[in-house]
Amino acid sequence: MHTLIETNQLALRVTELAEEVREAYGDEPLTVLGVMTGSLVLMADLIRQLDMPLRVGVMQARSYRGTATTAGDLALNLEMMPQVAGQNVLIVDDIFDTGHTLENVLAGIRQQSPISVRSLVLLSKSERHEVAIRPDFIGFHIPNEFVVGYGLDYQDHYRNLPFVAALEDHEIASHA
Ligand SMILES: O=P(O)(O)OC[C@H]1O[C@H](OP(=O)(O)OP(=O)(O)O)[C@H](O)[C@@H]1O
Ligand code: HPA
Repeated sequence: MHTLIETNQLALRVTELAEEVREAYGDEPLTVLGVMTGSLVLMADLIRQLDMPLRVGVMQARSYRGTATTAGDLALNLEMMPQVAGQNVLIVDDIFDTGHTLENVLAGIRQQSPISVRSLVLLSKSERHEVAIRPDFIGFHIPNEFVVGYGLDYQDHYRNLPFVAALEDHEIASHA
């Protein structure tokens, strides 16, 4: 594995993202919804830097069950989520890769009649996008490598790394 984004770069960029969110919403109340599980670390760092009236919730979206880079069926679970009708909603996820997860999440949230929905991701892999939508806030644009750390996993490992690293091909193959 090789480090792609150091811990201090992550901290600096998350602070900038929080500033961008504050500029977008001002003092308006906001509901931040983290897409579990990958957004866990980003959510913890981001929400502590937001000072508008804030509600925090989570939902689950899972794909990639079989292999590292092939999207499987996407399962959306909105049961843990607070009511978002009449709220400004910010969806937070760790990575926008093909974009199918965020596209599905946005569609699911829009059905709940929020006032507005925006999205924020830490990472975006532009070479892999397969959808027309783009997140409103993006932390880093990264190359087409499989990344782990700061919430991102490979088969549920590595989420605890405090930096973002790319796995080597042989590391992916050895786990498969
Ligand atoms: O843009 P896409 O190609 O759809 O990929 C991005 C999604 O894939 C990962 O979730 P995963 O399904 O691995 O679940 P996890 O958050 O529990 O790791 C990641 O956390 C994003 O939600
Ligand atoms: O590069 C990635 N790493 C971890 N999870 C992911 N889900 C989509 N892309 C990735």
